[in-house]
Amino acid sequence: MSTIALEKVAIIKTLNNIAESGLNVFRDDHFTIDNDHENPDAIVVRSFNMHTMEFGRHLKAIARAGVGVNNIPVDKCTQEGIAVFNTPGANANAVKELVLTSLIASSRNLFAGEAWTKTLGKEGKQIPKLVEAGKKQFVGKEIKGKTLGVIGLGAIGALVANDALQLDMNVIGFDPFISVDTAWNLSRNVQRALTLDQLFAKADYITVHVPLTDDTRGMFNEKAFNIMKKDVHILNFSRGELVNETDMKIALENGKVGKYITDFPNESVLNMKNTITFPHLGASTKESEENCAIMAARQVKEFLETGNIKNSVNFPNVSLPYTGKQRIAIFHQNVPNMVGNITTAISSYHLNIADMINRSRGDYAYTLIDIDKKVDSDDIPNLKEKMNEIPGIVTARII
Ligand SMILES: NC(=O)c1ccc[n+]([C@@H]2O[C@H](COP(=O)([O-])OP(=O)(O)OC[C@H]3O[C@@H](n4cnc5c(N)ncnc54)[C@H](O)[C@@H]3O)[C@@H](O)[C@H]2O)c1
Ligand SMILES: O=C(O)CC[C@@H](O)C(=O)O
Repeated sequence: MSTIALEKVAIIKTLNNIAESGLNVFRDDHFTIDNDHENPDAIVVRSFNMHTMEFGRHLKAIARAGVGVNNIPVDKCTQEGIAVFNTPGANANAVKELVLTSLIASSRNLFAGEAWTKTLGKEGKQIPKLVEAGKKQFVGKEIKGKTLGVIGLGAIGALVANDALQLDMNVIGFDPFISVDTAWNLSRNVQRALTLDQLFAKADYITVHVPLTDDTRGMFNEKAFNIMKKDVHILNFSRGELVNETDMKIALENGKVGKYITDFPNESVLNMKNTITFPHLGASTKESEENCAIMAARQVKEFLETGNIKNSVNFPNVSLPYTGKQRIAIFHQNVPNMVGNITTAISSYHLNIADMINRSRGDYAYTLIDIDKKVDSDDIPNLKEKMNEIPGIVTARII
């Protein structure tokens, strides 16, 4: 069981470069940023791989300043009662702009053309003549009238789909789990693919915007390439592991895939023909880094100070106005009679419950209980112990 009282200073550790405006959220008397601390209360991270990390016993929250949480062992965090947050939509515009830029630039062979012109530097007065003679190598294709397949119509995919329509493309989208909010924001001119294969069969360009999960890993594979049109361009600004690299190499060699544009280069990808690679730049704008850092920091701050939860990927969203008296925040298994056992423990200290909320998410649930007065400080350790004895409680904090 871990506990933080508001009067204690909470330690925040960062594992990547987090925008200063986000760190400023923690610059008050309740928080200290200490990146060397071994036992922080919360960690703010971007892409750092946390899978082999040992977590300190005070760790209560991890906030991903970004969207993909595949660098965080989410299941382990849940079992240990650590809330994991991300920042949905905060970097979507940055990624959308890079996707559309890359879509046009690759279709017009801009990257290859630019690299080639740079090789002419020593040709002196011949350069204009060489340019005119050489440009035929870089004749491209216009995207107008072509079909863009968008896999995953979440924050990024929906923006890309809507804007591609404005560029006079036909757009076909596939997302069996589309959220109601996104569906409202999506243009009705985006055609709906009922299966991934339908999208693969129709698209001249494919862009993928899904999380990396066991279901999506390797979704671009030999079977998928066999269905696609010849010379299709594939844009992957989501995660490298969505692509089976052995199959992609063959598809690029035989021209089935005309170009593979990705934000996730590695040794294998860099040695394939017709790839265009970027150093994971999708979210690398000042605006996006600030949006993500501020959102992540605010969510962690709110959670540590009040127990309220917004945008967690493993805890349920919960919000109860904080009165500042005494609050008990309990993360527990989602089994019968938990709330009864918790309230019995509380009433054995003659404490009166002023308000409470309980929300579940899968096998776990989260309960916030407000007491109508400050708990006597002598009673707090005993109350904590009593909570600890209740089977099924993972963590309880008295705030
Ligand atoms: N290159 C970068 O810097 C960068 C930046 C942000 C996000 N990303 C990556 O992009 C991904 C998408 O980001 P987002 O903000 O749009 O996330 P999001 O959660 O808003 O959208 C993801 C969408 O994928 C859909 N989806 C899930 N599984 C699917 C499947 N099997 N088939 C089709 N659709 C499926 C979901 O229903 C959801 O609508 C992230 O998970 C992350 O990996 C990369
Ligand atoms: O932090 C970054 O630069 C990348 C973030 C991105 O991959 C994400 O999933 O949000």
